Amino acid sequence: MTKLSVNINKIATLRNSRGGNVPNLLKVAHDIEDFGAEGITIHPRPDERHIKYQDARDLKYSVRTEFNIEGNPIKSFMDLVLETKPTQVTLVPDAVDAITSNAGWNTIEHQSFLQEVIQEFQRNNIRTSIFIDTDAKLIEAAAKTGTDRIELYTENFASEFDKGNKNAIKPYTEAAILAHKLGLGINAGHDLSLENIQFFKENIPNLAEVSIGHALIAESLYLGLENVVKMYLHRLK
Ligand SMILES: CC(=O)[C@@H](O)[C@H](O)COP(=O)(O)O
Ligand SMILES: NCC(=O)COP(=O)(O)O
Repeated sequence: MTKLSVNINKIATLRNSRGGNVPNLLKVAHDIEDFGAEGITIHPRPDERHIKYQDARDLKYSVRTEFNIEGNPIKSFMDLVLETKPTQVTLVPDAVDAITSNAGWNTIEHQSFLQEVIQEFQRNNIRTSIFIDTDAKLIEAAAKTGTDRIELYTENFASEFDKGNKNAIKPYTEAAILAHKLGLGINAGHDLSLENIQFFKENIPNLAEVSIGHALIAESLYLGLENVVKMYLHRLK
């Protein structure tokens, strides 16, 4: 079974645009869980342009499913995660000024750094995941860091699928097979949508979790949040 973790960054973007508390992030997260999602994901960025560090502290007490916090393990992020103790931390090597996450880890170059931070999180009973591309050597190096899981960075798959290139799934299938052999759990995310999720799920063995935000919130403008969450759950069965 593949769990759906809904990324609520865009709800915070909308809220922040007026400076008040509409929409209420905690209520939306609560409702998303009631609609059947098995997790809530946030990606607090250092400039707090959407999720604020305080949101992570507040959500810690209200999320009833799996709580996943994503980000680059700079000191302030590490402190926040160690304070809030989510179910999972997903490490993403994003630059401060990146519009969105745009690359996976070079797990060869950063192996000992990743090993250190992963140990720190695991000592605190926080499951770890590393955002990564499909290259076999990077996945082998990820296994050496001791991480529990990897998150396959699916932007390339999504954009190729959109152009009709279904072969773009191949490196992801191979990466998932290798990761499973190496004992790694497999997550995936970035630009997954109602259009591509079923094909992705059908071709990725042992897919534990997908985190989806941008498309899911955009689709909800037309179809409604409850419907959309249920449509994803149906496609992930
Ligand atoms: C880690 C990842 O894949 C991202 O998709 C991210 O969580 C989205 O962040 P933004 O909402 O800031 O684009
Ligand atoms: N880890 C990926 C994520 O949380 C959501 O990415 P996106 O659906 O907003 O591209």
